[in-house]
Amino acid sequence: MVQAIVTDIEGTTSSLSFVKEVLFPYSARELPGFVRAHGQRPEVRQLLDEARQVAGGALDDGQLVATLLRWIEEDRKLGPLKGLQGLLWEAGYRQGDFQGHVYEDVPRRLREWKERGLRLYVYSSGSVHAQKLLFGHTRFGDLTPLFSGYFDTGVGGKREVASYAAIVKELGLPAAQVLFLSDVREELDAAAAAGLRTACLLRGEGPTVDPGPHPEARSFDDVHP
Ligand SMILES: CSCCC(=O)C(=O)COP(=O)(O)O
Ligand SMILES: [Mg+2]
Repeated sequence: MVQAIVTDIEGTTSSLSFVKEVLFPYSARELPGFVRAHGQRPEVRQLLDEARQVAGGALDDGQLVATLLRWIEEDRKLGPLKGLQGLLWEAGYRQGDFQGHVYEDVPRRLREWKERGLRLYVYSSGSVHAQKLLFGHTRFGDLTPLFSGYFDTGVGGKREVASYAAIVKELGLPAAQVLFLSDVREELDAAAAAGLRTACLLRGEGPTVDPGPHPEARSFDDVHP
């Protein structure tokens, strides 16, 4: 019945602590130097201009960097910030400063599901570039060949019903044939409201989540598509 699985990253395939204690601090540390060194590159300039617009003012680069650092601290899921973080993390992955964390059940089950003919997708607030970097640099090797596609906030926010409707439209499948995996109740509620099947990952890290009506899974081993 399920033809495709769409998975969240942080708290679902990967630990909260990897994102909050490795990726976010790395991006905060590297951002000022990166803007000084690469701020004139067209794709960087464009993201900085978009961030300036979101900030709503004519900020100079120093003020803008301070705003971006505050957004990182506040874990704001803003497109231009996520785009810049993807570019910052690229150097970290390539230099081997860190690897993308995935729980051990993740590659095992993703491979099994793909072999069974299921199509696999990612939907994260992190940019598509950042998603590919994370799955491309894990201790289990490059997992990107397992995925048929990636979605970020370009399709809409993860707590908005319309985002899941847009994803299933893009997949060309009835919503009821798509399973969404996440650790965040509001994301699962939005996906269910759009007609997707859901499962709530309870990895035992971070605050306790009330899964509400969504089937619970302690790992991908508990997910039975
Ligand atoms: C793509 S890895 C970095 C994840 C990230 O930046 C983030 O904000 C986590 O968002 P998610 O939607 O995966 O919870
Ligand atoms: Mg999550």
